[in-house]
Amino acid sequence: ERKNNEDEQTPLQKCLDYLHNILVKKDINGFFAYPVTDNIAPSYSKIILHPMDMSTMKENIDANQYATLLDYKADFKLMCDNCMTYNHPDTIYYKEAEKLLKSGLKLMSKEKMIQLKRCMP
Ligand SMILES: COc1ccc(C(=O)NC2CCC2)cc1-c1cc(C(C)=O)n2cccnc12
Repeated sequence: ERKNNEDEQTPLQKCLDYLHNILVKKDINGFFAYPVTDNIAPSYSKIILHPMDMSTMKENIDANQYATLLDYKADFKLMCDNCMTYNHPDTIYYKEAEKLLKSGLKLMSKEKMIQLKRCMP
């Protein structure tokens, strides 16, 4: 049967989905799963001018908005940095962001990204 082309993922999208699924699992409390709203975080939209969250990153993957692995990594880092800007170091959110960032940067280290690139046609 005719393949519906827009559903087929590019090799890059497949790689990004692989990384994304690992990172989503690390966010056990779901603090990074959806956009932070002003009602759960007072004045959030005034303090954080470029919000980012995992659901938005997934939409970007599916819409093929990331040209490279590094573009995805930049949004991941933005998400963690926003959290460590808005929340004080002694909060659960800041601590989770630190932990998530550390393991995310290991997962998307230079050498790991080179290896991933190798398995992209
Ligand atoms: C999608 O964002 C969230 C979703 C759920 C929760 C949540 O379950 N919070 C409960 C744990 C103590 C209240 C928190 C958040 C949350 C993320 C964040 C971030 C990422 O800064 N945040 C900051 C202040 C207050 N709440 C939050």
